[in-house]
This record gives sequence, C-alpha cells and structure tokens, in this order.
Amino acid sequence: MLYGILLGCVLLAVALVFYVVSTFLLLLVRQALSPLRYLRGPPSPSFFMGNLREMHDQENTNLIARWEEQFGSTFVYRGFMGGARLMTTDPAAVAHILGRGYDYPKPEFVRDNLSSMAAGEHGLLIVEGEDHRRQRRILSPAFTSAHIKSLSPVFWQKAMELCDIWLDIASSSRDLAAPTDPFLVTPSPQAARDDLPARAFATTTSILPNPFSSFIPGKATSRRQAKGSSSSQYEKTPVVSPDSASSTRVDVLAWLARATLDVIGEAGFGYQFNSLASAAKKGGEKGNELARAFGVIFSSARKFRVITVLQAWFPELRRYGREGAAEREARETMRRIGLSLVEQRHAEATKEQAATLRSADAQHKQQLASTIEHPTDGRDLLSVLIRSSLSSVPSQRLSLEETLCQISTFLSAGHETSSSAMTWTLYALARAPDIQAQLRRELRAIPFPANADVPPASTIAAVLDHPYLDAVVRETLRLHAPVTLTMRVAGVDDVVPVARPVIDRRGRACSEIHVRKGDIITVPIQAMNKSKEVWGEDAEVFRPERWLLSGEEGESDDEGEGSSLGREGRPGRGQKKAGAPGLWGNMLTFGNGNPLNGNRACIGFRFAINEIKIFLYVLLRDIDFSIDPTIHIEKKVIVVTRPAVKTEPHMGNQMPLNIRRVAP
Ligand code: HEM
Repeated sequence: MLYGILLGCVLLAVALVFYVVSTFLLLLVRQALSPLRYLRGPPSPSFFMGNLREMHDQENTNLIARWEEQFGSTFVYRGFMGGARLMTTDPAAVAHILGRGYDYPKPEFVRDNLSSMAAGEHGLLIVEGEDHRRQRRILSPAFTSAHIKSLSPVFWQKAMELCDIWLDIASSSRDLAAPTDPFLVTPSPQAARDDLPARAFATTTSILPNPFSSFIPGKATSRRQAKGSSSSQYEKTPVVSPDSASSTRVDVLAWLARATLDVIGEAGFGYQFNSLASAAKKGGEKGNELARAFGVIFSSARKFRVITVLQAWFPELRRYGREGAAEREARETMRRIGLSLVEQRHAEATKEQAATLRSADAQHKQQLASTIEHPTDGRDLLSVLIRSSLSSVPSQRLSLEETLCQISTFLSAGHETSSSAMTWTLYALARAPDIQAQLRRELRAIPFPANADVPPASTIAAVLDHPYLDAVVRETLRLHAPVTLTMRVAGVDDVVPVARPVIDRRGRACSEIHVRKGDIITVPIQAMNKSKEVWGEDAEVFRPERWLLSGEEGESDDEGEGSSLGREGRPGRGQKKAGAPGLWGNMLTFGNGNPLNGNRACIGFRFAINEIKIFLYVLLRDIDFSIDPTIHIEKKVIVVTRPAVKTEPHMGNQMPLNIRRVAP
C-alpha cells in the first residue's frame, strides 16, 4: 500500500518534471528556430527578467531611441527567461501588424493579465477573432461622435465639481491636497515604505498594471512647497511660476483619478461612485462598495508573483487560482452590482423596444424616456450597447457574461488612461506658463454659461472645436501617451514589410522580415510618437503650434473608425514627414486597426478627448497650475504611464502641482 502511494508520488513528480522540462525545451527550440534569431538587439542583463527592468524605466532613459540608434528600427530584445521579442518602430511594419489584428492577436499572457485585472475575459479588450468583430459592431453605436457629445453634461458636471474642490483647497488650504484612498486596500505611508522593494519589483514586469494605483495614499497631507531634487528631463528648461509662493500644492493625479472614476461610472454605466464628493468631505468616507471591490482586484493583480512569470511560459498554470478570500469577495461584489446594472438597463431597453414596436408615436417615446430614472437618461454606454445588442439578430447578441465584462472593461480601459492624460496635460502646461496663459486667454473668450450646471450645446461645440485647445491636447497626447507600448503575437507565419532596411546579424540588408507563428512583437507607441524622422528635430519639445501649421504641412487628417489605415504616406497635421500609422492625428496614442481584419484601435478615443477638453476648459479658466522647478518627475511604465517624484519613491505615483486662483 505504502509502496503504491510512494510509487504514485514518484511517478507524479517525474511526470511534472518531464512536463516542465519538455515545455521549456520546446519553447527554447521554437525560439532557436524562429527567424527572429537573425535580428540584432541589445544584450540581456538577466536571464530571468531579460531587458524588462530597463523597459520599466524606458521613458526616463530614452531607452528605445538609444536601441534604435544602435540596431535600427527593427530589432530583438529579451523578455522573461530570455524569450526573444521583436520590437519595431518601422511605420510600414507597424501598419502591417496593427492593421491585421486578427492575424496578430494580443499574446495570451497579456490577455490573461488584463483580464485578471478586472477587465473580464469576455470584454472587448480581451476577446479575439469573430467574437471581437461581433462585439465591436455592437459596441460601436455607443461610441459615435454624436453619442459621445451627448455625454458632455457628465464631463462638465464632474469638471465643475473638481474645480470647486481645488478652488476651495487653494483658498483655505484645507487638509485635502491629496485625497485619501476610497478603496481601503492601500497601505499606510509606513507600510508603503516597508513594501518598497516589492512594489519596485512589481513595477518592472510591465504587464501588471494597477489602474487604481493613483489612489495609493501616503500623500494625504496638505503640503506647501516641498523641496525636491533636480529638474525633470522632459523639458530641459524648468520654469518657475512667478506666484508659486502663494499657491497650494496638490496631487493632481489622485484628484483626477477620482474625477475620471466618477465620469466613467456615470457615463459608462449610469453608476455613481461619488468618489470626488466623498474625498472632499473632511476626514473622507469609507468609499464606495464597487470602487473598493475594484481596488482589491487591481491591487492583487499588481502584486508580483513568480507564478505570473511562469504562467507566461506554462499556460496550464493559469488554471490554478491565485485568489484569496478578499479577492473572491470582491469579485462577488462586482458581479452582484454589475448584474443589477445590466438587469436594470436590459429591462429599460426591452420596455423601450416593445413600446417602439407598438407605436412609432413620438409622444409615446417621449413619455417613456421620462420614466427612465438613472442619471444619464439611458445615454450611458451600457444602455446603448444593450439596445444595440437587442436590435441585432439573436445569434449576434452579447451574452450576459459578455455584457457584464464590458462594465469592467470600460473601467479598466477608460479610467486611468484619461486621468493620466489629463495629469500629463496639466504638467506640460505647468512647465510652459506662456502656453498656459495663451490657452486661458483663448478659453475665456468662450462665453461661460450663466447656469453653470447645464452647459449649452453652443459652449460645448466651441470648446470641442477650439483650435488651440485641440492643438494642446494633441501635443500632450503625442508627448505623454498614457499607453506606452502594445504587444502582439504572430498568429501565422508571415512576411512583414519594412520601410527602412533592416541590417541583420549576418550584415545583410533586408527589405522585409520573417516572423513565425508564436513570435512576440512589441510596438513602442511612445517612442514612435517622438520619432525625429516623423516629427523633426524638435520632436521632444512641447510645441502645440506644430498642430496649427497651414498649407501642405498642416493638412488636416480626418480620424475615425479604422480610417487611419491607408493614410500612410499622407502627412497629417503637425507632422513633418509621413510615417506614423495611427488612429488619431497620425500618432499611435490610441493605437491603430483595420475594420476588415481586426480593428483593435481605442474605441473610446472620442470619449477621452471630449472629457479632457471639457475638463481643461473648466479648470483652466479659474486655476493657474505651476510646478516647483526642483521637483524631478519621472515616468513609470506599467502599461499606463504614471508620474512619480524621483526623490519620493515611497509615495508611489503622484503629480504634485501648485494651484492658485487666477483673477477673473
Ligand atoms: C487618453 C485616454 C485613452 C488612451 C490613451 C487609450 C489608449 C488605447 C490604446 C492604445 C488601445 C489599443 C490597445 C492595443 O492595441 O493593445 C485602446 C483600446 C481600447 N480602449 Fe482606450 N484609451 C483611452 C481611453 C479610453 C476610454 C475612455 C475608453 C472607454 C470608455 C477606452 C476603451 C478602450 C477599449 C474598450 C479598447 C479595446 C478596443 C478593442 O480591442 O477593440 N479607452 N485604448
């Protein structure tokens, strides 16, 4: 009997060792046979982590540009356990890869991490192939230009709320310069310091983002000008605001994270997080149940675990749970609230559909609309996509699981990207007071509505179409792309065209590169946005005027669903030379795609742009932003690029700016 058990254990151990060794060997063999082996690239400083630690700091060290200088536009770097990854900034190669989204899906380990981070495995961000095509078609009506414009009142009201809070802080120096954590899952300042090595390590993985990390406290103290270190390297000449002595320091990242959470909750699925309001109350509140649940999931996804690295190589390990009781409870909460939101919206949509079938009478429809009780009156993204799904043929509709996953998808894809974008915009303006003053002058020329709660359509139109505001937003999103890079895996053996010849290890110049099914590819969005070949010698300089050029150089580019593809070779506004294949403004900030073969470009780009513009209009009218020139802001890349103060790593992500009320 004992002998039998022992023999069983031994056999099991042997089988396990055999599985691990053979999987690993197969992967090594696959890699050794991949055509990528002919490409040049940087040496790998670590077998386990490859070049990933350097990648984490890429924005502070100009890493990709330095690699490009050494190895050209297309080269190979190393991921976990020496895995070769293709990196290319070649415009033809990038257009080819992103334009064939279904032949080049997201790698499984990326999808797995995004999905464990609360995006949900059946959401638009994660699904591939026909499921993706079907979901994208159903979700599209929620993201049209007209529909997103109809959500402007939500952006407006949240911008006004934040503006009032900041003005209050500026005038009274209330102890709210950085809000406390609404999720109750974050460490105390001391714990944050103790946890430093683990957190620093976690951030090196580049696949474990925590979109809620900007809520990490330890910065919840009101601070007058604190002295930091040397100037940031993004703009070479630091600028002192003449009145900075009379201003109050706030962590704009933490506040904007709350504002964008409130926005996506309300505009995305008619849910009120009220996270701005709860933070503005002195002493704060416990925070909202759903926000806390998301906080738990994001925090746990962000923790570094050896198993996460192993899962990249051994997919079978992904089956094994890594959830504790807190995570399980959080998922149950998310599901319970999500189900109730979906059921409510579904019931409203069904009622509406039945009534429309009974009578096309406009008055009747109007009566119905007035019975809808949630804040966006049925205009939130979830309501629209449920209606769109119901009007599709049954086989094409979204399942309940798919619908539920869109809620967490909106949260994970649309919350921190927007707050990061707005944070970097305020940072860029704080460092360029002349540009900030000009923008304020121009925005103040747009009449401010007497009833500030309800913006008239004319004000919204004037803000959204304002040329200088548009130029500032484009220029910030070019220089500070919230998503630094994206990854794909070759789903087929393929030949990728390149615009710039690649010199391989054998010294041969190649006009195309071969990839083998399974090869991992990285597209460095931010590096392409700053390419000197495309944007000229001043590519690194914040110069909104480049978007206002007239004549051929300033030819306008029209953006829209997949319209970007095929625009290669055509100069867009602000672009010196052709070559950056992107959805918006010929830059890659919102990715790129092709409706025919996989449009994985950002479906929420209009949402984000309108939100940013309306917030800037409201905030800049009354508030001046400046930054202590001795503070050195660094960029930390974990999918979304977040700011941190170099001398205050224990404080996590933050963006300390000085705010001051400007005279009317
Ligand atoms: C400044 C803000 C934003 C930036 C920079 C941004 C950037 C991106 C990028 C680069 C992608 C493509 C990722 C890839 O190809 O791997 C993407 C996809 C996506 N984004 Fe955004 N995004 C922003 C805001 C939003 C918002 C507000 C929403 C929703 C309300 C949203 C929803 C999505 C979704 C659902 C996808 C997946 C699309 C698909 O695969 O078909 N994003 N975003």
